[in-house]
Amino acid sequence: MTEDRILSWHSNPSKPRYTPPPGAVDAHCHVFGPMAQFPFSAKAKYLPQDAGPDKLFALRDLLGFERNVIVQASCHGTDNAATLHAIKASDGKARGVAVVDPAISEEELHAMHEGGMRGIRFNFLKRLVDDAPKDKFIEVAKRLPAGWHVVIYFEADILEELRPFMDAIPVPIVVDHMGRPDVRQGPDSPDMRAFRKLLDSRPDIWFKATCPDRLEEPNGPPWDDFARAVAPLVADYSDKVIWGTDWPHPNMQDAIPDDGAIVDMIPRIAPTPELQQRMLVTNPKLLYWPEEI
Ligand SMILES: O=C(O)c1cc(C(=O)O)oc(=O)c1
Repeated sequence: MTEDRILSWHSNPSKPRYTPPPGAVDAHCHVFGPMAQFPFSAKAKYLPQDAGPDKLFALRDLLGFERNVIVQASCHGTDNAATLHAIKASDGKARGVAVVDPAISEEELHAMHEGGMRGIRFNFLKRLVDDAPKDKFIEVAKRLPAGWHVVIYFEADILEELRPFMDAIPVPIVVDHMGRPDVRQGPDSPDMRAFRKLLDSRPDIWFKATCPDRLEEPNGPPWDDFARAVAPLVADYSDKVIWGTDWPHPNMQDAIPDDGAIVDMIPRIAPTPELQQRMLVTNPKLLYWPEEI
């Protein structure tokens, strides 16, 4: 019954004014289902309508991107079949980030590598997952295939508490949505200062300059607070930033963003061609297609 299932994405996104450079990667997006083929987890905190690879790739083309990094969405739990299916359907134009049971075997991890996964995601948002066992996360982070990294999703108020955990992760870390700073407090807020301290603490922490819609919810464009808070971070950490649409915008059903407007944020946070090239091409390649560097 699709009427009970959430619709969180724009049915007719605009074509952006900004044109991404050749090779641009949308490095944070998801797929939902299709449910008939890939049922949602019994523990899912939201039940979305189908947003499969056909829709994702049509959007990629409309927005002017060449590749996707598909991050396993929480509604699919630790069954990565929908994400692997989408990667396979992309013809080499997508790679992914999995969510795994920490007891996963080496063979399963290896099969995921073959299927295009290059990292695993640890989600600390209580509204999305029931538990986040730090000890087990560290244990599996030590057993990842060569070249993999860990993606972490947390909110700014637990950053300090997570610092020892992050210090113990033996592979590169990618932080989803900058750890959700309060962008309304500007570029020099306590949240932003704490996040910069984290980035300064080791040379292998990356971040996604993503989600103006989420971080300013329920505002629509022009998302001026986001642009003002995030542009200095991108400028100062240009070798550590990647970018993505966050399509199909899980849980954004009350403030559905126009993906064209999301792409038009890019030149506001990365105003020069050099910054855009790093954020959209060079940096995501280093993480997801390093063999091409
Ligand atoms: O803030 C969110 O609701 C959210 C959810 C998910 C997910 O359900 O995986 O992923 C995201 O990147 C963001």
